[in-house]
Amino acid sequence: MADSLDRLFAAVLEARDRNPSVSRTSKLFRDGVQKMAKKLVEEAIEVGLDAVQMNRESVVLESADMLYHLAVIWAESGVTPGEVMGELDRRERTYGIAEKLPKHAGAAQLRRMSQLGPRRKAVS
Ligand SMILES: N=c1c2ncn([C@@H]3O[C@H](COP(=O)(O)OP(=O)(O)OP(=O)(O)O)[C@@H](O)[C@H]3O)c2ncn1[C@@H]1O[C@H](COP(=O)(O)O)[C@@H](O)[C@H]1O
Repeated sequence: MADSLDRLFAAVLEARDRNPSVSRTSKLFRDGVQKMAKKLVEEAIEVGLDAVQMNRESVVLESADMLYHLAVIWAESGVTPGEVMGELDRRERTYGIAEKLPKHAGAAQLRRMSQLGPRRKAVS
């Protein structure tokens, strides 16, 4: 998945400066972050609705659209897929530690063990 996202992100960056009349990606960059955010939210809603309707095939298609629009938002925000993957890795390590703690462990102990910042939730 990380490789696919990296390639998608690179394609988005490459399309950014194309002619907006031939590239919808370029047009999205021209339209700005509010339009990008609107598209991302629309796709997320579509994924959720398709899941509720148990339309498995549409969940796949709309998820791919959502990831594309997420890649656009990352590019606009100066965020790289590597940073997001790094955060996923960090959480994997953190929650791996949290899972090994006794259930009655307090929040302070969880924070110490997981090295999370004070405003981060260690477990939900
Ligand atoms: N991966 C994608 C990709 N995924 C989804 N989409 C577009 O996002 C749309 C989904 O959003 P919507 O459902 O809102 O689209 P819509 O119904 O046409 O709505 P409007 O945007 O017209 O309002 C799809 O119809 C696709 O056109 C993508 N458009 C481009 N890419 C990749 O982005 C790169 C640059 O492509 P260009 O934008 O063509 O330069 C290429 O590598 C492409 O493969």
